[in-house]
Amino acid sequence: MIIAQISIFMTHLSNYGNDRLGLYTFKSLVMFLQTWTNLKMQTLPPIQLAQKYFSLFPSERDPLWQDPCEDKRHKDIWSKEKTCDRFPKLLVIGPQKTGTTALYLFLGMHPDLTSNYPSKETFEEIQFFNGHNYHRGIDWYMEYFPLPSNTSSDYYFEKSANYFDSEVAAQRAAALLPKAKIITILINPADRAYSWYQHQRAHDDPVALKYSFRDVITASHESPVKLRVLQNRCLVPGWYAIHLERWLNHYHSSQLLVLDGQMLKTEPASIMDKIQKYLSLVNVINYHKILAFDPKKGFWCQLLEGGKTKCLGKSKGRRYPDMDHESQGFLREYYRDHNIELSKLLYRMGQPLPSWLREELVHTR
Ligand SMILES: Nc1ncnc2c1ncn2[C@@H]1O[C@H](COP(=O)(O)OS(=O)(=O)O)[C@@H](OP(=O)(O)O)[C@H]1O
Repeated sequence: MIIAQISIFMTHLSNYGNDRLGLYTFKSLVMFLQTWTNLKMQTLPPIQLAQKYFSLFPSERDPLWQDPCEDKRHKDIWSKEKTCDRFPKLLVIGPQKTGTTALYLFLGMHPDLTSNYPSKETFEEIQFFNGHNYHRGIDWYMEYFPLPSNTSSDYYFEKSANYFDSEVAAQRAAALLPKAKIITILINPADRAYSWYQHQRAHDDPVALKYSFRDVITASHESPVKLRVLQNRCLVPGWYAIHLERWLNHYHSSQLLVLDGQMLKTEPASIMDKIQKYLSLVNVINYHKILAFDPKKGFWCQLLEGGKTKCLGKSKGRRYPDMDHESQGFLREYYRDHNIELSKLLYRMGQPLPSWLREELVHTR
């Protein structure tokens, strides 16, 4: 009787580097099987073996990087230079267009916090957990953070604005960084969608240039596929409760801080106070003294010596016409249930409702 057609034995040879007993045991096991069973043992060169393996077990193609410091045995076989202190303890997950770059800048001004090095492709964002970079492994990720030293602060953080609505980021982040704190910023999802559409136009997205905002948000099943794809990318990140639930499936609610993006625009210093408290930072910085409102930019900026300000670039805080009334009405209706769900969720989490959400809820009555 054939019980299993194929069994694959794999050894992590590198783990047995100085362990002759490991090799001896494995060799003896093979000899035992060859002598006492009629199993046909075969092998292939590593790449072909991997291809065979993944064709048999396609679900295992995707790795899930675990926290290497969770298990002492893993930690012990890690090289001395590698330490889990080189991973971030704080993730700013987005969503896009909610003020994540401003928050990233403000956090970086704090002496206890250290951001990642910039990426050549994606600038200040590493975008590790959401896409193809994940397959580059944890050493690749770690290289984005300085080697911790006793003199520097070791509270590393990164922000990648599309972690928020990614199907996979929450699970992956929780596997590697189970103790991390997570910050999300929420603005009215209608404004977020409009800002995102303007962002796409500014980046010469041909579909966004071809169709008006109203065309995008009201596209139907009969609309061209590329328009519907753009519509999804524009509207789906605004289903806040659904995305937040995904993060809550992997992190305890005390690990998640939801910030009011409207307040980040108007009173960033009080938002920064809230964050400093939440992270229990040793040094408490008065952001009222290091941020200043720049009337020309229309936003809060970093205050430099001599009273000058350093603001974010042109692509943050763009100027564009207000959203038309029909689109406003359409989106209010579109996001109504999502916003109601969000208010219930925030209540459950014990977090205050952002001002824009309270206003939206008044309209649902
Ligand atoms: N201090 C300050 N300076 C400039 N911009 C600010 C600031 N605070 C919040 N905002 C709002 O941030 C919006 C851009 O959001 P993000 O940085 O998250 O965008 S991105 O996803 O990284 O592209 C950007 O959206 P737009 O106004 O549509 O350009 C701003 O409204």
